[in-house]
Amino acid sequence: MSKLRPFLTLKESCRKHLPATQFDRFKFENHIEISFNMIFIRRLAFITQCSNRLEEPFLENNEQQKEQQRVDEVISKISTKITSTENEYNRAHTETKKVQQTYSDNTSVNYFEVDDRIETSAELQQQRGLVSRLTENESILKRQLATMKDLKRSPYFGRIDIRDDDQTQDEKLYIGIASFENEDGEFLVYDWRAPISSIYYNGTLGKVAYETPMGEQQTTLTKKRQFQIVDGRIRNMFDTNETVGDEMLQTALGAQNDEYMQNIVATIQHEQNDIIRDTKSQLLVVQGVAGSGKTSAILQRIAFLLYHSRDTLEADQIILFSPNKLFSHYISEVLPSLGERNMRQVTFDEFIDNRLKGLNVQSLFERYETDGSLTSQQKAVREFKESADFMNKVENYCQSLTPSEIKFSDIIFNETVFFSKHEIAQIFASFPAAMSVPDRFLKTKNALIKRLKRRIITETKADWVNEEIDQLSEEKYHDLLGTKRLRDFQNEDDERFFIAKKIVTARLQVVYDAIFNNNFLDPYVQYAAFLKRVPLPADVKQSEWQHTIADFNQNIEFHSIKLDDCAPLLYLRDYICQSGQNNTMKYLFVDEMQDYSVAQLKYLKYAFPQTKWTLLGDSEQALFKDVEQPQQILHKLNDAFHVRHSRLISLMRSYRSTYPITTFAKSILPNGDDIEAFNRDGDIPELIVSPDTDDATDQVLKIIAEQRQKYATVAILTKNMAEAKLVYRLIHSQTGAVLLKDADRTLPKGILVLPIYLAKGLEFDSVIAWDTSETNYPDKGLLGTLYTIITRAMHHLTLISIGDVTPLISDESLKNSQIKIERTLKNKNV
Ligand SMILES: Nc1ncnc2c1ncn2[C@@H]1O[C@H](COP(=O)(O)OP(=O)(O)OP(=O)(O)O)[C@@H](O)[C@H]1O
Repeated sequence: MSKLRPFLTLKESCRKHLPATQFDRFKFENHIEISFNMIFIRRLAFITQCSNRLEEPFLENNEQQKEQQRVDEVISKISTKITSTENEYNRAHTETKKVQQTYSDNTSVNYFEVDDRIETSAELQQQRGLVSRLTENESILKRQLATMKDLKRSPYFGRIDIRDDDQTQDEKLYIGIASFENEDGEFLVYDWRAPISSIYYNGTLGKVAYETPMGEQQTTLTKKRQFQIVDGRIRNMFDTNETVGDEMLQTALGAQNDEYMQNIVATIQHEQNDIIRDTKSQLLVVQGVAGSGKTSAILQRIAFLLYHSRDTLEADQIILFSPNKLFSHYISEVLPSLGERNMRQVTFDEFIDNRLKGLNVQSLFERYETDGSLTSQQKAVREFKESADFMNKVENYCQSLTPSEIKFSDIIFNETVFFSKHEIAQIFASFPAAMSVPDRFLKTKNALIKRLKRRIITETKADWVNEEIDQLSEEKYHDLLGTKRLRDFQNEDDERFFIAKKIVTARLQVVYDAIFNNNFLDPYVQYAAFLKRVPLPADVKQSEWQHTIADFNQNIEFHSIKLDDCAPLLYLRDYICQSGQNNTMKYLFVDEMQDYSVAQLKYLKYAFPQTKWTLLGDSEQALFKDVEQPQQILHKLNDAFHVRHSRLISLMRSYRSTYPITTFAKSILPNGDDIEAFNRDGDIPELIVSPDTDDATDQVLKIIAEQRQKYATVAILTKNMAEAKLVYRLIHSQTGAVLLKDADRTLPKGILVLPIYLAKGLEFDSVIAWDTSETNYPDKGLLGTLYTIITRAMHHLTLISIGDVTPLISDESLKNSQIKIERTLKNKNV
């Protein structure tokens, strides 16, 4: 029996809190009447009668039948809604096409008369607006249709029965990837992000609390049931007291690797839920072991934030720094599968390239390729340049600059000096010394623009301008008049002056751009001057530092720059010029934070001053550097960022790999015991020790042949690109393997060869780690690299060692049968 209440009480409404959808807002803002009855609009409650706990098996079957009946009913309602939405979509599509057609007919007309043109352009603008509104309408409908179709296949994955203190009966709520109401406004499915749904992820049976916009609410959780519904049929269902039972996880994790990452809303774990629903922290640091669901958690977090702040947050106000382009592709389907648009995504390299146009910026990957051969002095220099202290020194330097120390550049026009650096320095010096350097710089910029405007006025009288006006075609003349009408001018001189100003302004646009873009400061010379002056830490020798400066100058001459100079140089430039800040971004996410220096993060903090931060990473997966403890990282970041609310969440349970693979991966880490392996069965990893490359190649070919019988993807992971190229050459003709490179954006299935830095954040059914020998992995500087390779494997792992195996794999793990040794030729460790 179910009872329908016409309106939600205040308490219920805040518990269910379903904010207006984009579509509701869209309709409201655009006053468009759309006939069909959208889901999510009304605020009606769905109350069903209590359910009993079932203990007898036959009753369970009976219960499953009842649940299946409900699933059938819900699906039938979803089908009806899909049909009406499809009709609506088709109507919207036809209308958009009609308006687009009229729009393009209009734009093809060529008007010469000024008045006609003005009207046409106003009309066109109106039509353009209409087209964009209709297109938006259409795309929202399309997204909703896609979500409804997903719901039709699997309408929900959870059910909670709750009873508030003032109630005598339980209320059953079903939870799915999106809300769904019937035509009477009953909620048949609750969105997994609704406040009440948090109970499903967090609560154990009994008294539970949940956050709502009106503060914490309490209720009693009397039942938690999980469903696996595939194509409308309940495949599995069971009651549980856990967060989400292991059986569901087993099924989810046992599946084969897909080209795209999947959403995990049906099986989110308690600690992942904390990350997803945190709305208070200014700085949220997630330190999670490999495969613990960091990336998954942040993608669901983004979906949650978009829902939670639907009225104030758009997907393009969220930016995610991702480790490589393949990763961007890999995660690109998660948000759309939850009915949300993707956030902006960028790799750090792309971000820097964009800000240092014209320079060839060393990529992180190029740096990995040379990292193996750094001397201890070079490492000390790098550490210094990448520290928060170095960035603070940049700031202090900028603040202390006197007019004569600022490296101004001439502004050149037509190969002659338009504003000399001497003139610019004089302007700068004319402002009071008590002002900050950035303020004086800004004033200088404004003064230059004023001078330019004066020069434009003077130049209007020049002969070349008069000649140009005389030669103007009628059409060009009208173009220059723009929206002005002839009657707007008092006389002919007035009109001529207007046109002349337009001509001169266009000619001198390059000068304006140079001023606007702060090109009258030479940031490279300024940075080199800073390098000369900066006090050095004790472990950096003067001689090495001089060498670094010379190296920087020489690189600049060849239009290139090393990665560790980018953040401080950009900071110096942008700090002096008060530029480079994006105030529209509200959330910033950094995946694989261990690959970023504090200096780089500090620059990002400067570049996105209004954002809340979520940083996630695994200090154990640091490539080519020593591991740092999570607390150490948080401490460093807190010092560098000065934020009020910071939080560290550690994820210690690893989900990606089978139990034997995670157990082996743990064994190579000093603190590996802290990692908890998810209990999923699988093969013991294999170690094959080969005497030489030929034999290793044969072994790889053999494993590929075996593994391809079972899995769609086998990845051979190497330490660097040189090795990847070698392996590719060795096996390509027999296997058709694909070599992946920096620029690749899609991840094919089949046999893949790639260096580990391109595989960051990714996972593969079966992994072959190439040459894990003592020669190739001699010491702990490469521990993170090896660990990252091993933990990319979901179901099967093979290590090939050419000669003695690396000391990073301890004798103990070899003896404890955590790894199966195939051949032991020449291996003294075994
Ligand atoms: N709660 C969950 N339910 C189902 N699958 C999960 C869950 N958490 C993680 N996974 C799965 O575990 C695998 C690893 O997750 P993810 O890539 O998010 O981990 P990560 O911590 O970012 O890994 P890494 O740092 O090693 O790249 C993925 O296949 C993901 O779908």
